[in-house]
Amino acid sequence: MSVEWQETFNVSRETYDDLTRYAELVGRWTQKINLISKASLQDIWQRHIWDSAQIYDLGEPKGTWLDIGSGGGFPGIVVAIMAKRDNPARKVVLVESDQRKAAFLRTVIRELQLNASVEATRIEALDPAGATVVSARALASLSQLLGFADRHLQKGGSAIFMKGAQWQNELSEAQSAWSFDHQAHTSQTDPTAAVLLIKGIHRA
Ligand SMILES: C[S@@+](CC[C@H](N)C(=O)[O-])C[C@H]1O[C@@H](n2cnc3c(N)ncnc32)[C@H](O)[C@@H]1O
Repeated sequence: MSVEWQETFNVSRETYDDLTRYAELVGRWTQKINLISKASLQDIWQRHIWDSAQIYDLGEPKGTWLDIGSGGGFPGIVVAIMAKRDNPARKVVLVESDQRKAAFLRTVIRELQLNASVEATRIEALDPAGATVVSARALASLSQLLGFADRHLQKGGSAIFMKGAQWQNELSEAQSAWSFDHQAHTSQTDPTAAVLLIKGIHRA
């Protein structure tokens, strides 16, 4: 893969090599299980890796980062790879209910020696995690995600949700059930999409 991505992410050679190795593993396993669509494999750096990397600096640098519905590891594995040298104490917990995807995530963690672990269960079954950051991409409506974040974030923690073109509608709907502070960052990979940074969640 071209070195221009290393410059886009402003990461070390070692981190870039880990991202490259991860992209290779996703490509290999996607032949067997549906980690990402085969059509998006050729765009994996833009559609998945860069899309995930853009949220890395939004989360508090301490404590547990809980990524829900991680699938093939977006954004959670990318966050763990970026933290490996930048912030080795950062722990990432990936929640994925599909056992085959969970097995893939464990393989990546082992091969790249990441400070991360997998909970192969539904998020609804997980005890409160006391996380400082909760993230999710392509999992559920914003209202549902706020319920998960409310349960699993510690006081003062942040939720980072990656939303598509309908994000403003989802925000309006969520505001009828929940009270929270938010910042909407236009996605670096899709001008119609947004990264929502949310704090102070409680029921309206
Ligand atoms: C559409 S995929 C998105 C995967 C990844 N976040 C991404 O953006 O590429 C949703 C993933 O969430 C998992 N999932 C769905 N409901 C879940 C739940 N309640 N708890 C944990 N994982 C769940 C599915 O197995 C699937 O891998």
